[in-house]
Amino acid sequence: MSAGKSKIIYTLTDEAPLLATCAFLPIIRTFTGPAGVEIAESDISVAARVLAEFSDYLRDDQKVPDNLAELGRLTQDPDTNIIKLPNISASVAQLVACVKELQAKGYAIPDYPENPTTDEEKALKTRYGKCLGSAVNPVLREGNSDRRAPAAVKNYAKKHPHSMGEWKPWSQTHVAHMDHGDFYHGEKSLTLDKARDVKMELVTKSGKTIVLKPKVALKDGEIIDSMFMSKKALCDFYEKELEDCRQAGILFSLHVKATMMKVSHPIVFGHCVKIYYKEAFEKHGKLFDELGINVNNGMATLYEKIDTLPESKRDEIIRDLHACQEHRPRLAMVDSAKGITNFHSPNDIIVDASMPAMIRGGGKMWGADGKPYDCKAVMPESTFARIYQEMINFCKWHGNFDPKTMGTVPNVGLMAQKAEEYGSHDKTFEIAEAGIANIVDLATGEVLLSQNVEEGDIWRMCQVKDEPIRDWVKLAVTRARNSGMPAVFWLDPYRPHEAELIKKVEKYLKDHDTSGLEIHIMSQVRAMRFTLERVARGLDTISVTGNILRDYLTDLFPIMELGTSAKMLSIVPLMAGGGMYETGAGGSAPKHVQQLVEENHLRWDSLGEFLALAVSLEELGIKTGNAKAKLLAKTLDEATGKLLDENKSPSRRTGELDNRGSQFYLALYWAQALAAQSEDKDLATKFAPLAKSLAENEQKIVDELKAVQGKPVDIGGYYLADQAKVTAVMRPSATLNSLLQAASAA
Ligand SMILES: NC(=O)C1=CN([C@@H]2O[C@H](COP(=O)(O)OP(=O)(O)OC[C@H]3O[C@@H](n4cnc5c(N)ncnc54)[C@H](OP(=O)(O)O)[C@@H]3O)[C@@H](O)[C@H]2O)C=CC1
Ligand SMILES: O=C(O)CCC(=O)C(=O)O
Ligand SMILES: [Mg+2]
Repeated sequence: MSAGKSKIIYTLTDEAPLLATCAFLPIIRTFTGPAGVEIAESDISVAARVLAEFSDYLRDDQKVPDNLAELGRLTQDPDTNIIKLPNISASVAQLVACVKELQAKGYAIPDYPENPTTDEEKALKTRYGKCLGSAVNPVLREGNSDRRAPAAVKNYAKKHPHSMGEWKPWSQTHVAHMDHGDFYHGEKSLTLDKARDVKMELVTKSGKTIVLKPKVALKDGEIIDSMFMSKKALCDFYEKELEDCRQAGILFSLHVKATMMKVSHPIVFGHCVKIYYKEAFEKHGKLFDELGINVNNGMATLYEKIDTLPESKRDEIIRDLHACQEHRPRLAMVDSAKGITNFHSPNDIIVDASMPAMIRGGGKMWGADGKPYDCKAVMPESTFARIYQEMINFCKWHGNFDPKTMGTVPNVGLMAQKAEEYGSHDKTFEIAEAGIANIVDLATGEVLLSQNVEEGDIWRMCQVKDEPIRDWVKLAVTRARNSGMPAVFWLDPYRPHEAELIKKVEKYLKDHDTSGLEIHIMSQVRAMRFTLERVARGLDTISVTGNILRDYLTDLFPIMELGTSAKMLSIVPLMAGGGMYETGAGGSAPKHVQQLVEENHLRWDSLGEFLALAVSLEELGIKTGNAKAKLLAKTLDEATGKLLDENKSPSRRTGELDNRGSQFYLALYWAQALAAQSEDKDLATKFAPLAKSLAENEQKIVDELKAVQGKPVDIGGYYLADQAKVTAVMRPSATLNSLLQAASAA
């Protein structure tokens, strides 16, 4: 594939967004065709990525191109225009399930070797590792992030406020984080004085030198950090918090981001599970090892593997696990009906979405009895956990936020070129033996940063390049100027990494005209309080943050303001000049697929996709001088505004308008907006018949879309669904299909 001036590359991903896209693409093409805009599909689903990685195992007719690598290259082309939908960042369990499904479909790919022993198995595991966790976004995000709620969306939320749980001052809900021994406390950071190649090595107490990462090429001006989490401090922390939680009688919940932090957070998660079930792990630890159980992947794997044991042994283990629960706090549930706890899988509770959902619900999570309870939300790393406690403090004092009146908090996030922690997984290590962990200049042998580490500690190096920082500061100033809002850099001078960033921010701000702008630099907790004081007064404030807070805040504020982050406009101006338009700020909503398969109702909201498509078309129109594309963008925005006004978003309830119905209304309003405009007679004439026929058949189409609901459907797979079956399910209205086809053919 190549970038083309009049081409939009549309990603095909997984789960709910993929289903929605199957219905939406024929609509898009009906509209973009007459403007000469090509829509090219690029499949970057987990299944496609696995097949591309294991091409050498496949028959020629089964081989697929490595689309992700290709898109990665295209991010460097100024003509590139990509619409990127949310995709699965796979856990080990998801990857294994995907491999099994592909094998069952006749793809002779190898098994995922969970516990590799031979060199061959180790090599396979490394290859599969490329498809694990957040493997897509860091490749495509070659620009910084601009996420905001467009005015129409914000106004809709004010007019139609979603429900909010009530916060009481006496709520026991709180955040627990470490106060020593975590990544924050021992961090060291420096700005490179020149380009250098470095290695990461461990000099053990027994005198061995183990090279963990042979070479990292660093650029001049780059900021690097060395930080570690002490296993001992982490385990002591869990013991203390578990006991505190038991005494308080509230639910225990653990919130990690095992997708993005795919090396460190599964380990952090695993320690918690092992401490909760300490006695059982002490008693059966050897057997668990023999069975290849790794609870870093969740208790689900343990239950699966002990199933192979004789019944008496299995029952003994289960009894011992239950005995541990007797003197531990109750766990927050992911699905109380199915008995799935917070420890089932590290990816079931993903902090960016899970903490806002809890705060929006008045500080409650679900207990095993299906009732809501106060909870202790455990996020071991104190660096960012503190923002949530600050918001909770505010809610306890102020009461819950009011979506009718609250201000908005857009975000400008430092993200480009794998910035900060989110780019560190290839430089993150679990320490095998106590010693000194050094970052060493390869040419001179000079030790740039060093840390004393113990066995089991997690040590990592993070990087952020200078050019992305300059671009981020520029984007922040531009957004502040265009919006008239104050902009706050959430930077903590007590944290070495952020102290280095502050120096650069202060310097690069001078490159811009900031007269009349209100720009602050505040530590996270102060920035949160400052922002919330304004939010409560209906005032808007841009948060300008690093990569992790970009992720956290772009779910947190939208979920309070709009009820979901799916309605966010999410733009990534690529540094090479192209554009990537993400659809919403949330994920791929696995629960929505479950509802579709069981009841043929898809509650997924494609609003983020409508917003992204409009900016993508607008940008293409500006760059290529294509007035028709610009008009498509303008009329699409009008249609989206009308969709909100007319309340035609998908409902959660089966039998009511769902994603497919909402897309129909978008097509109707878009055709009407094009027919009504007078800027381009050609397009008006072209779309008038469609506007008329869709309007005339509105009831018939809505009835056809409703009639199919309420019964299970078969989409022929999960990771690699059957295209024909998905199309049949997602396009069930013969009337709508034929009208779109007639319009495309005209
Ligand atoms: N940009 C990306 O590629 C991202 C990918 N992910 C991946 O997505 C998967 C799921 O992650 P998870 O943490 O559960 O977060 P999700 O954002 O997928 O889901 C959380 C909840 O948010 C609501 N939601 C999100 N998007 C929509 C939408 N468009 N329409 C309606 N409701 C929506 C749903 O609520 P309800 O169930 O109440 O309807 C959903 O269950 C993981 O594999 C994760 O790695 C996560 C974040 C970003
Ligand atoms: O890539 C991922 O796994 C998640 C991305 C994400 O949550 C975000 O960017 O908001
Ligand atoms: Mg996120």
